[in-house]
Amino acid sequence: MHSTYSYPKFDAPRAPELDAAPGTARRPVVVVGAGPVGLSVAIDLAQRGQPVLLLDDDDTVSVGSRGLCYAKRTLEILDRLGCGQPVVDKGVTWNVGRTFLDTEEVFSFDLLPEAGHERPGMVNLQQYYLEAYLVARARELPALEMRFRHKVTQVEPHGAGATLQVETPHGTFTLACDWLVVCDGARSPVRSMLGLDIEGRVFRDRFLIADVVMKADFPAERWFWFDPPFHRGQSVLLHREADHVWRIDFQLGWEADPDEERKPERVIPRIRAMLGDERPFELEWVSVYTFQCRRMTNFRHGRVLFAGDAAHQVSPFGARGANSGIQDADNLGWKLGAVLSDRAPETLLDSYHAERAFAADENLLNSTRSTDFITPKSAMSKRFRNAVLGLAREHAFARALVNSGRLSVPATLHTSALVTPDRAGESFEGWMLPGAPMDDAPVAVDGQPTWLLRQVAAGEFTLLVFGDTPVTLPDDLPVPVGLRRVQRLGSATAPGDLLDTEGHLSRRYDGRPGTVYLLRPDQHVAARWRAFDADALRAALRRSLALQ
Ligand SMILES: O=C(O)CCc1cccc(O)c1
Repeated sequence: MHSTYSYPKFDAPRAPELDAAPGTARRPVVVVGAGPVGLSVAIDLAQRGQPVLLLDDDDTVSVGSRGLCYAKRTLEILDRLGCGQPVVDKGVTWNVGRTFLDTEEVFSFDLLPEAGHERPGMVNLQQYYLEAYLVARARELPALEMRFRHKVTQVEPHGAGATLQVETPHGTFTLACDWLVVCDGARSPVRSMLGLDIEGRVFRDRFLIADVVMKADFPAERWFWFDPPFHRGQSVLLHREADHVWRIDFQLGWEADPDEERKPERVIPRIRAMLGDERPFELEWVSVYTFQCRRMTNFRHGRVLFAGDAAHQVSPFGARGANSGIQDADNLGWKLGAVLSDRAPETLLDSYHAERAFAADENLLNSTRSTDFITPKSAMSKRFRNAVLGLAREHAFARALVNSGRLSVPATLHTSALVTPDRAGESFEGWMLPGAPMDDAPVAVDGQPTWLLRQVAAGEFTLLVFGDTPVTLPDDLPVPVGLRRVQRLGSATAPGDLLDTEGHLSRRYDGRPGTVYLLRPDQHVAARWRAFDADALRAALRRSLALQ
């Protein structure tokens, strides 16, 4: 098969633990799995100065393009981790999706219908590129040590962490750690070693992924067909990737034979039927998959924490897998960092499970709904689905029911125990309620145009103050808090103030003069008030850190 990508080969030199006295090798944090999620957690912790050891059993990046669509929020997290820009530069930016029934468009959406955001609704990029950019970033961080061809073969958890057996090309060693973060994918060998369950539904359908290389002038949009003439009775999804690679997902049905369907002599005619005989293409990667929608009962088991596909899995439709995994990393990084630096109790990590299981349930619900629409489970569901598709040609109400996958959006953590509800009598317009992931907005700082999220990316709590209202941060806060002031266009600014050049920031946050937002290190709103109150700030911070 043709390949547009040269896979790097990472070195696996002899591990120093092989020559250490038995029982002496110990690390504060070990992360297992150098996929996008493991790399993100490790980078986040290392950016906080926390020493991390990242282990992976392979010596290259993801083989085959696999994960594909990176949502706006994920790009913003990658910005904070220092590698959003190469992803956007190399990837294919898109916002619009179209759904067709047969040959007719029945539904379309725009992921980002408003201006004033740095990042687009979505960027498509082969997973190997994302991993390579994350590895390059990881190498810049002195606190992060990566080890390839290091396979964890045994795990023994205990109150003070876990003890691992690690197999390498040069021998096997024992390693203790205070905290173990498990990001070893959907089949999670570590989860199996610990005998932990993951529960949910297996979907009885099969899909063929064909990544093809071709010169095509289709727009950078998501196109989804129900019952197209070139693949009758099934669905097809088309996405553009980098390097003139196109991802085509063909629904095959449960009866399809995966070994047969993978063969080029089966795949090529399907693609020809879709693209026509005149368009030359080459196959880059072919795979047949089934999927499950399921999650672990608890993402925290003492000092062992699960993230990404190891903890929860959804169907590819909606692109909620990799995105939610990177959002897990975003949630876990600052919390584990706070515990490791003795600024928060270990119980803060219970909120990692609570918040990310809440997000996983939202993803599971959306994923299950779209999967049920794409692959109806009963004659009745199929009749409903076909009726909706039929009505969608003519009626707007039915178009809204067409579900080929609702694309990934981050969860608003409004039920979280860490979040301080609005005060009675204080009302706000808009979506920036406590628990919400922050909306971006253009600003200028010291005369330079920049973005709000870039200004609150230092990995600490920030107090955003609108207008000139005087604020003095108390000396006895439990963690450092950055103070940033927002000024409207035409107001005087001091060095470092955020000038709201287009009014988006004040509007999106309903930032009337005197309004104050407490923002978490993962850029979620922790609390907000119409006027600064030092006691309220202290209490909200303590709540965000599980100190009360
Ligand atoms: O557009 C979608 O709903 C998801 C596209 C996607 C994501 C990951 C794998 C894959 O084959 C398709």
